[in-house]
Amino acid sequence: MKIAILTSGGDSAGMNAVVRSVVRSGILKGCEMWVVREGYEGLVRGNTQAAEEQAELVNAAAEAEVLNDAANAQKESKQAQPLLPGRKPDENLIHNLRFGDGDLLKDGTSEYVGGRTLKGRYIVRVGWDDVRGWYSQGGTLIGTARSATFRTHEGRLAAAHNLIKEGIDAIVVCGGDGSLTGADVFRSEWPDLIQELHNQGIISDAQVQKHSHLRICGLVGSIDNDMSLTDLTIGAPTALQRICEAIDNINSTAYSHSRAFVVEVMGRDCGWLAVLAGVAGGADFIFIPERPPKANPWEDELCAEIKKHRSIGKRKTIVIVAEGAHDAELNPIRAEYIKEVLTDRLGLDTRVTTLGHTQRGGPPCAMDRILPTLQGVEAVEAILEAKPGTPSYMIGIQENKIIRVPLMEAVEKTRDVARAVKAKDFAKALAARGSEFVEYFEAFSAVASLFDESTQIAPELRMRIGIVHMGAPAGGMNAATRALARYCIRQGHVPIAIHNGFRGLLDDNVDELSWLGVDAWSARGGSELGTNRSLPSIDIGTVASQFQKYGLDSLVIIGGFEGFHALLQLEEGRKHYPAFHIPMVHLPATISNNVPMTEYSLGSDTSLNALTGATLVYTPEDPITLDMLRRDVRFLKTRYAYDVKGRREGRIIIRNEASSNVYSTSVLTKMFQEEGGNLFDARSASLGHTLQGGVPSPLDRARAVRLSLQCMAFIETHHKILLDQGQKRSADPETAAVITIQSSSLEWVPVQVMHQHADMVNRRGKEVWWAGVKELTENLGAKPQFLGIRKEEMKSSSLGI
Ligand SMILES: Nc1ncnc2c1ncn2[C@@H]1O[C@H](COP(=O)(O)OP(=O)(O)OP(=O)(O)O)[C@@H](O)[C@H]1O
Ligand SMILES: O=P(O)(O)OC[C@H]1O[C@](O)(CO)[C@@H](O)[C@@H]1O
Ligand SMILES: [Mg+2]
Repeated sequence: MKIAILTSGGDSAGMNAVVRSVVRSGILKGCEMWVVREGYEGLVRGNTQAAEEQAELVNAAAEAEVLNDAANAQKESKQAQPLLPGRKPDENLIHNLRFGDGDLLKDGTSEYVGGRTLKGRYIVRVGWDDVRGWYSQGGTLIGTARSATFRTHEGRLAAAHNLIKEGIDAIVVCGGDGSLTGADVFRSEWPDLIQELHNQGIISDAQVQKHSHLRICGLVGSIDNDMSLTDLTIGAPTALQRICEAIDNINSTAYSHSRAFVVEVMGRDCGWLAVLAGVAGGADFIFIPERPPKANPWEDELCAEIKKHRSIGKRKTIVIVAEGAHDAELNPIRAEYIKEVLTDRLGLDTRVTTLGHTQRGGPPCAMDRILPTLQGVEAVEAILEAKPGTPSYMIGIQENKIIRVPLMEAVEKTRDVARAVKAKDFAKALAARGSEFVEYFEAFSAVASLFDESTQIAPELRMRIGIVHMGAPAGGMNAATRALARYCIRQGHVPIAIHNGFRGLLDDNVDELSWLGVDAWSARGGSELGTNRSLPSIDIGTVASQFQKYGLDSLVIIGGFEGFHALLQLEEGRKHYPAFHIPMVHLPATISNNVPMTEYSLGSDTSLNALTGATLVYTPEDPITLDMLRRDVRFLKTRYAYDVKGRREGRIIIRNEASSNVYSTSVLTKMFQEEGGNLFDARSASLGHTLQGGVPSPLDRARAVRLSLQCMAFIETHHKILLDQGQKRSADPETAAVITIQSSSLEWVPVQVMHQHADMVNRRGKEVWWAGVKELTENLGAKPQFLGIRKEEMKSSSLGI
């Protein structure tokens, strides 16, 4: 099958990772892969020369060159042994290794007039190495456009003709809501388009027959995160990262001068970036298109909130406005006007910062490399499985699960938002964005707006809530604590900080958190409360009496495996100590992401930003063996031998610190140096504790807030149930639980249940959910294919892959 991929609409970080993943997984499935330059515009323009013939010629030359280079490299290698003992690399892969145009796209020389060029060719065949290293590049190397012509019937007719001319059977479209709407229109019109081309005598009977059904799949690439039925669009996390970096910077200058800043962020019709930036960056007020302020005039609501913040001593004010924000009458709300309001009515020294296109450019963050990689694989599978009767799919993500949803349904649901906004039905518009969006929007209010009598719950329901950090620091711990403290104060609870873990509790290192005191915590790395690995078992009796002394009605533990272990000990301690008969929760936070049963812990996103993209990965779950190393050396030699002669290619090998006691990083480095001979050299770098510190990523900060509020809801519910039991209360095991993300949902797991799934010796879960991701990484690095390992052998444990 011939599959083409295009990127369309505004560019977004991660689009190149999509192209790489789709191209490579297509090749692995035996497909011929093509890219369309300049989005739909390229489809409309097509090729002015017979690309198929040209591609075949180029391919034959490239293949000969590849084999020649490999043979030369083998000769030059100081190793006497043959490069490919026993097995040969996959023939399909060698055939599809490179067509040479990848460099033109990567170097920006596609339209070069003095040499090899892609001028006049918009639909281009590509191979494995043509997309090498693309996942870390910003923007889209194959180009994108907003094509007015494709909106016309004539444009789409030309696009259909060009696809048929090149013999393309399927297209993958990566773009935003507009692009996928276009894809849906194209899909629905396809039978009429080919009929029309046939009636005009432009295509033959055979072509009508062969192309009667267009296979199409959508991937959502847009910084706006405005597509329904997916939690995230590719590029939105990176844009959020840019915004939060800017807000973190603005915060310090605003604080210094006691100023107000109005920050305008992108989002033509969608407030996701503004909401998440508000949650993760710690803003005071936000304006979004889906839900304008309720007050009329809205200026009163803004001023009342900011005035409250200033009245308790807040020195800085951050207001975030989405570019598409408007009031309840749909009149635009502009940053400059907000500045005037803050200046004139509150006397604040106010500045405006418009972030503009800095939000859209630059290299993708870890999530925008991982998500497109996984989704690209899924898109190719969806294309290969498509039948005339099945719907065209859009690939999305729900929590941690890559999902397929009917493209038509996603487009329709997205239109619902626009329709609801137009009808000024803002409750409906907000709801139509999906439950996660609503949750974040509500989380913003819960954490940003200052308490007053009206927000507080009945006195008898109010609690003293202990918050403790456990284990190593992880990004998001402080953001979680800030959210917990602020929510508590808003409800009338008292947030009690336990400093330096359970040891600190024994030492009376305990105090109350204040609303303003935690203001700057979101962006701080490490642990503001202080943390260590001491478990309650150091002195469980005294821990219980300290619970009583400080009148704790509930406890939130934020930490990694130790956090879970501590909660387990406290739950077991309930047999002896009434003080532990309170709701107790664990919010996983660890860069190792080793808490059983959850696919996500706070901090893992932050640390992945320091660490993505590898050719080989060694983990403790699949410990290093000599056979494994022999195979990997063979793979690297073969892979380097097939590189373009004289070109330098770096490859990254990641080794987990616990993947072997014997084959250390230094042993591995020396071994690769020795074995690399003339083909490659090796060096090592140990990231160590840099992964634990640093500024927490916006996704970790935002999730910290969301999960903290879920913890509070859990605690409030169970506290009420326990209160109703009166004096002789006895907490069920379910009231000591861990909040987890499992596939597509948030799940509370009682700590005793989690214990059954835990490997207490190796400090991890018995099952690892990401085993498939490791295999996929190695596949997209072509390890098995270069080793000549067949698909059915890959699962075999004897091969250890
Ligand atoms: N209704 C439609 N019919 C045909 N083509 C469309 C339609 N809507 C959009 N397109 C095509 O998709 C292109 C991109 O759409 P748009 O400019 O809305 O960006 P987008 O895909 O939503 O991305 P982003 O909003 O992230 O920039 C348009 O220029 C047009 O070529
Ligand atoms: O770069 P352009 O074409 O001016 O488009 C800007 C628009 O694109 C987006 O970045 C993505 O849709 C919007 O947020 C913004 O309104
Ligand atoms: Mg859009």
